[in-house]
Amino acid sequence: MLAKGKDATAKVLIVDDEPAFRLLAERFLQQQGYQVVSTASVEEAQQQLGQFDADLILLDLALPPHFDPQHTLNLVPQLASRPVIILTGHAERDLALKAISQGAWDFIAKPIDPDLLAVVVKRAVTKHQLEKELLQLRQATPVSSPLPSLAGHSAHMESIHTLVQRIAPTEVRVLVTGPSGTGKEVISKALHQLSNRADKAFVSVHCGAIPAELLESELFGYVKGAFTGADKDRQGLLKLADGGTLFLDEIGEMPLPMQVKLLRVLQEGSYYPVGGREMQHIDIRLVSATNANLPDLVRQGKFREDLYYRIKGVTMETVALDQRREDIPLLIRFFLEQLKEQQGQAFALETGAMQWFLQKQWPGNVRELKNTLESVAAIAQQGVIRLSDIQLLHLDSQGGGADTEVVDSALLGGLDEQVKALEIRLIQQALQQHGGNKSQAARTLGISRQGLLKKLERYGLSHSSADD
Ligand SMILES: Nc1ncnc2c1ncn2[C@@H]1O[C@H](COP(=O)(O)OP(=O)(O)OP(=O)(O)O)[C@@H](O)[C@H]1O
Repeated sequence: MLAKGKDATAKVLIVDDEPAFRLLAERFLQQQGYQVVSTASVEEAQQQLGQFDADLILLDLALPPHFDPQHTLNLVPQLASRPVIILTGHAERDLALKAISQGAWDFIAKPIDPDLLAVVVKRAVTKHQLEKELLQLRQATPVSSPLPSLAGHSAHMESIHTLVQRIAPTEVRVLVTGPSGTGKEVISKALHQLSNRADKAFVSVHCGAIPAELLESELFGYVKGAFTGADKDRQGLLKLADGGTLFLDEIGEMPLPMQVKLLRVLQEGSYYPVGGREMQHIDIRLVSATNANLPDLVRQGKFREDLYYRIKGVTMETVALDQRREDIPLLIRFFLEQLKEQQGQAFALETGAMQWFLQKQWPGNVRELKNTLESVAAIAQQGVIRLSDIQLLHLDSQGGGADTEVVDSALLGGLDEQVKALEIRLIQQALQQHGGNKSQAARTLGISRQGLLKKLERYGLSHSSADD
C-alpha cells in the first residue's frame, strides 16, 4: 500500500503484520510530511525497496511466517544501508538491544508514543540524509587530482591548487605564510613535485630547530679538521638539494649571522663549506615558509630586509581551518584513506562522530584534525569510528544521550586537550627515558627529531627539556 505525504521528501517503510498499526502509523507519519509505504513481511519489504528507496525502515521483529524475532534479526544487515528502527514489546528489550548490536539504529516500544516516534524517525532520517550527502560529496571529489597530497575544495584551497600548478613549473622563489598546521610544508612539497626538479631532492630544513652554531655546518657542510669532531669532509644540505628544491621552514627563526650567509648564496649561487677553500656551486630552487609576520620582523630588526625581498618571490598565504570549514569532510576522507593505505584497515565514521568533527573548532588546524582522527581511529573497533570512541578519549564527558546533545555540550573543545595531554605525557616519558636526548626520544616516539622539536615548542616544553 503506497500513500504519498504532502510535500514529502523522506521515505519511510513500515514492516509490521498488524494492519491496524500499519494504518495508524502510516497516517501519522504522512501528517509529519513523510512518504510512507507499509508491508506485512520482510520479503515483501525487500521487493518494495526496489521501487521505494526508503530513508528509514520501521521493523517489527515478530513477523509471519516464522514469528521468530531472531529470524527477522538475521535479515537486518540486508536492509541496513538505511537506518532500521526496531518496534518491540516491553518484554523484548534485550532482543532490541541485540538488534542494535547487529546494526539496527534504534528501538521503540509498543504501544508507541507518537511524539517519541516523531523524534526517533526524524533523527534517523536526518542521519540517513547526512550519510547520503556525504556519499555524494565523496563521489563528487575527483579521484585523480593533479595535487593528490593537498586535500580541500574550499574557494581558498582551489586558489591554492591553481597557484601551485601555475608556479610549480617556473623557477620563481616562493614564500608560504600562514598559521601553524595549515599545510605550508605540504604546499611546498607539491610545488617541488609538480616542478621540473621533481626527480631531484626536496630537502627540508627547520631553521628554528637547528641550533644557531650548527646551522652553518648543516647547510654548507664542512671539511675535515674544520672543528673538533670534524674527522672527515661532510656535504651540507645545500649540496644535497643541488638540482632540486631547498625548503627553509620557519625561516623567520633563522639567526641574523646565518641570514647574511644565505643571502650571499642566493645572490651568487655559491658558497664555501665550513673550513673549506674550494667554492661550491649549486643550483637550487628556494621555497620558504613561516607563520611569523616577516615584515614585522624586518621592522624589529630581526630579519634582514634584503633577504626578505630575495626569498619573497611569489607569496602564498594559507588560512586557518576554521575559515574554510567546508574542507573538513574532504580532509577526513583523505586522512582515512591514508590510514587505510598505511594500516590496510578501512575506517568509516558514524554520523554522530562525523558531526562532532564537523562542529569542533580546530585551533591547531589540519594538523590537529589529523592527529585527533588518528587517535580515535587507533581505538575504534571493526573499522567504525563512533562518538563513543571519542568519548573514551574525552575523560570528562558523561557519555550517552542523543548524538546532538553530546556534540553540543560535553565534547566540544575537549578531545584536543586530551590528545595534547597524552602527547605531552608520552614526550616527557620518552625524554626522561633517554636522559633528555631528543634524537633518541624522537626515535622512541616514532617521529623525526624536527617533529619532536616542533612539538616541544608548541607545548612550551622547549625550556624544560635538556639538550642533546
Ligand atoms: N590540505 C591538506 N591536505 C592534506 N594534508 C594536509 C593538508 N594541510 C595540512 N595537512 C597535513 O597536516 C599536517 C600539518 O601540515 P604542515 O606541516 O604542512 O603544516 P605547516 O603549515 O607547515 O605547519 P607548521 O607551521 O607548524 O610547520 C601534516 O600532517 C600535513 O600532511
